[in-house]
Amino acid sequence: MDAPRLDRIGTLWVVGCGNMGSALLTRWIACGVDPEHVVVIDPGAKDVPAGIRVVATAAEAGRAPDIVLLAIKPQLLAEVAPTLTAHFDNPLILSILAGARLATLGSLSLRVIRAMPNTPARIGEGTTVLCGGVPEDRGFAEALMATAGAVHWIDDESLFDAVTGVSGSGPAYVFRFIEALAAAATAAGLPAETAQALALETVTGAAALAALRESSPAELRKQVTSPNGTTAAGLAVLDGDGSLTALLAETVAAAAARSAELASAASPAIPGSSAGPAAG
Ligand SMILES: NC(=O)C1=CN([C@@H]2O[C@H](COP(=O)(O)OP(=O)(O)OC[C@H]3O[C@@H](n4cnc5c(N)ncnc54)[C@H](O)[C@@H]3O)[C@@H](O)[C@H]2O)C=CC1
Ligand SMILES: O=C(O)[C@@H]1CCC=N1
Repeated sequence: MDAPRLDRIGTLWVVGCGNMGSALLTRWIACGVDPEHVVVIDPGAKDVPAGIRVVATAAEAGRAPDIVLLAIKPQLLAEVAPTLTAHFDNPLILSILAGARLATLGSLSLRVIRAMPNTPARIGEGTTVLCGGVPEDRGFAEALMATAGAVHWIDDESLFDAVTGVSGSGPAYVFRFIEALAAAATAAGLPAETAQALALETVTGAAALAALRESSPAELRKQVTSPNGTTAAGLAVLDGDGSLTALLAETVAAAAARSAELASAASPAIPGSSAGPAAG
């Protein structure tokens, strides 16, 4: 089967064009989606690619959408959903809302795919997990998200909270690590500019090396770590009492728990939604 063509997307509504919505839209335009086929619905849109019509409400959008990217905050879903459905004729909904479940989103359309992307999508270096949808829609959703980087499907939606805590939120953990490494470098006496450059270049260089997948991260770590050398001394602190592993496990668990809470907050409010409160 031929790969779905993004220039044949039909009418695309982007509902919420903030950090993540605009990252995806920027990528889609760069990869062949015609700006004339897109309407952004966002009363506060700031970062919209050139040539795209922006309106504040669905009532002003015109032609019914074939595809809808849902990229508002999950807490707004109950308020915004009824303003959208009045104009829908069973479009494909691609929802990136943390927590909002397929059962909840099913009241918007019979065709819903849940996605969890991350912000490196803007440069095509993201990773997205997809779930749900009917077979006829999956190829197109995958083609769209593949413009933003790697794509993975999961069958078990209950894993979405964990996915959100790992790859959805994950870029922030890495940025925080860069900040903390730069602060440590400054504390060790380096000028601020040098500290920031070394921290950033160390993370990007190490990630690029790992991304080649020629050696495992563990093997690459061993290649840096001379017996009884400097790295071993540093790692003994990071790994003392399993502290890094425990810290990250706690970090991901907290983010996943918040995703489950957001599911509970979003689910009862859409008329017709059958989703119950989040488990766990
Ligand atoms: N930021 C991230 O890294 C990721 C975010 N997400 C999800 O993406 C969604 C959006 O997150 P962000 O882009 O970070 O938030 P954001 O706050 O940057 O963007 C939300 C946008 O919604 C707009 N908006 C507010 N009221 C609206 C309305 N009534 N109708 C239409 N648009 C309205 C705002 O003006 C804003 O531009 C959330 O559901 C989040 O869970 C998912 C993966 C990663
Ligand atoms: O912080 C959040 O809730 C969103 C979901 C994943 C990344 N950002």
